[in-house]
Amino acid sequence: MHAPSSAAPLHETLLRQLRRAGLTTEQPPAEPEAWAALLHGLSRSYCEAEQDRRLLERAQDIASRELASLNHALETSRSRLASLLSLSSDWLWEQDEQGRFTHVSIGRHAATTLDPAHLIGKACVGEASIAARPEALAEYSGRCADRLAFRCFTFTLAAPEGGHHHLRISGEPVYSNGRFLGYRGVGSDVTRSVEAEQQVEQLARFDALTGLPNRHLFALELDRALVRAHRGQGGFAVMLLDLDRFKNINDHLGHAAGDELLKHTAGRLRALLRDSDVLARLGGDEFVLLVDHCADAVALSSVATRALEAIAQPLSVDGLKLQVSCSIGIAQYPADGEDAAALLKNADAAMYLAKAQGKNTFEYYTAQLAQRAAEHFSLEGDLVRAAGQGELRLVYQPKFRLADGSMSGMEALLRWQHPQRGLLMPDMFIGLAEESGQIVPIGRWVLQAACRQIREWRRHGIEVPPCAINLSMRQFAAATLIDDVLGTLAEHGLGAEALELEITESVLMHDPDRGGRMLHRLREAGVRIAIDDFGTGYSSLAYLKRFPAHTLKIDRSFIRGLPQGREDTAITRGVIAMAHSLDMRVVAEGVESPEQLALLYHHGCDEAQGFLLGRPAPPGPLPPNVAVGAHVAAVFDELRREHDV
Ligand SMILES: Nc1nc2c(ncn2[C@@H]2O[C@H](COP(=O)(O)O[C@H]3[C@@H](O)[C@H](n4cnc5c(=O)[nH]c(N)nc54)O[C@@H]3COP(=O)(O)O)[C@@H](O)[C@H]2O)c(=O)[nH]1
Repeated sequence: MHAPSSAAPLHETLLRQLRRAGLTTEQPPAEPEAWAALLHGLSRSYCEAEQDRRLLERAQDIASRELASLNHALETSRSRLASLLSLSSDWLWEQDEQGRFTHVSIGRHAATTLDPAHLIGKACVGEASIAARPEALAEYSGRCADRLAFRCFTFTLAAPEGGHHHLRISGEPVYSNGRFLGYRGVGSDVTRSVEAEQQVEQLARFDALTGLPNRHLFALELDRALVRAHRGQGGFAVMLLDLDRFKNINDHLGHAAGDELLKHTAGRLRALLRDSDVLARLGGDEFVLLVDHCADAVALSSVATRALEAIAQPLSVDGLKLQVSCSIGIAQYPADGEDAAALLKNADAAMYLAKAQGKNTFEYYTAQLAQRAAEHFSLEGDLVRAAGQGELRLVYQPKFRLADGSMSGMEALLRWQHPQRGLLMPDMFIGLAEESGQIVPIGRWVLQAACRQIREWRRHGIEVPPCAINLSMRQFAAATLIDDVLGTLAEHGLGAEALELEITESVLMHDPDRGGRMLHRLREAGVRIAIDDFGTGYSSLAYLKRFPAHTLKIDRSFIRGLPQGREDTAITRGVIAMAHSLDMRVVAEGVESPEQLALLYHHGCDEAQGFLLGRPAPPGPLPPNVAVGAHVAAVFDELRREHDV
């Protein structure tokens, strides 16, 4: 009997039963009992096989149901993950055992423009396009080396298209069968919040307008310099710089122009610095410079001089040419203060004195200077009461026609008879009055006093020529100027021709459009106008055409150089020719010598004013020309003799 190959298991079962019964396939059982035993054995085997099969089927059934449930759970979890990721603003990532990103999937709602491909293959350490703060990088590297989880590691990825992404990741190590495979975790693009943080930090430490360190950061730098100096690593100095008359520029040209000027100033000062110096803006128009490793006054003076020169360079703001200056106060460590507060206070005192010295200069702090600074403050306080206490006076200086030596006009000049300090000249207090705003009531007092005096002379039957008064920047800017002038003239029964207003070229040039408009209105009202200190304010013929003045006064700094100074002579001649071409009369200020007068006469100057012809004097019962008559007549006689007039 041969069993078919497909029935091999059955055959095995049959063979096993035959063997148990002591039979073979060649020798089947002869007796019916043997057959019955064989069949019984076979049946039992089949039953057992059937049981096994059923057990197996059940096991398979259970296994496949478990598998299906596991599959279902896996699918649910996978789709939950996918849906969470798609809703998420974060991303998932994986790194290999070298720390290189192998997988980055970004949530649909992640606020990023990051292309995940830019990260793939890159490790956070040792990659040129990835940077992080050294402490953060050290901590991340340390935890990765120890196979520890890490949280919120922030790094910056340079994007190939330019710009940066600030990325923050948290991760934990992944193992399989005890083998380290790398890291896996979540991440997010924190560019916006990092940039906002940086901006806040920038604003907290730097001045938004100029980009310079602010007061807070400067204080930290000053503390560091003090620590270094305490350790014996060299002295340093603090220089406080304040722009002169910045308020006027702001008031008259507007804040945008003021801001522009501050930016220029910052740029110019920055260009002077060494790496070890610190320049900061303390606020307004106040800058401070920490000059490190510099105990030498010669070197400090050179820095201060260069700063003055840099600031004094003309600049163009809004199409206007401006020239500004600054005043500088210097305090040195440790001589002038051993802590930050003392150094800043003393530099401030020195700066205040530089202003009082006429501005555009620098001063070192000394104990005497501190005393003078205090005096300056008290002077400012006294000035408020000066007009009310009857301490102000006017003196009058005559002007003469060169053609015939007759008096053409006079100028009222202010003096302050201070109860303790004696007679003070305008240079001592006009700047203060301008800065504090006191110049407006003081200017009204001058107008009243001059008109009262002209009326007084006229009451005595003396016909006086026009009397000039000086207008400062704030007075010229006052909306009430024309009403004030015309009202005061009317109050004293005077016509507009009785007065002349002297307005400096630089006041007009601060806002040439407004300057031109105001001069037109004043001229229409019949008031005479002189442009004072001409030549110092950078105006050109083009500007001059817009200023309809009657008279141009050549600044005395040019007259001082006559007759030897070739440049001053050329400028004086040019100004005379230019003014005449515009039908203006020319007055030379500050004429002190017959030689100057002769040269002016020779070049066709119309009038002269100066100590040679008459000093400013208090008003007497007679006007100034009568008082100085004999002396002036002699000067002009001499002039005529020399020039065969
Ligand atoms: N806003 C106002 N400003 C005023 C007023 N009064 C004066 N001032 C301004 O002060 C400046 C200085 O005035 P002062 O010290 O009086 O000097 C005047 C003359 O004394 C001086 N001068 C005249 N001749 C000579 C001279 O031959 N040599 C010489 N060294 N100085 C001389 O010049 C000043 C007059 O100049 P100016 O006004 O430019 O004609 C003065 O410049 C005014 O700006 C006031 O009331 N309000």
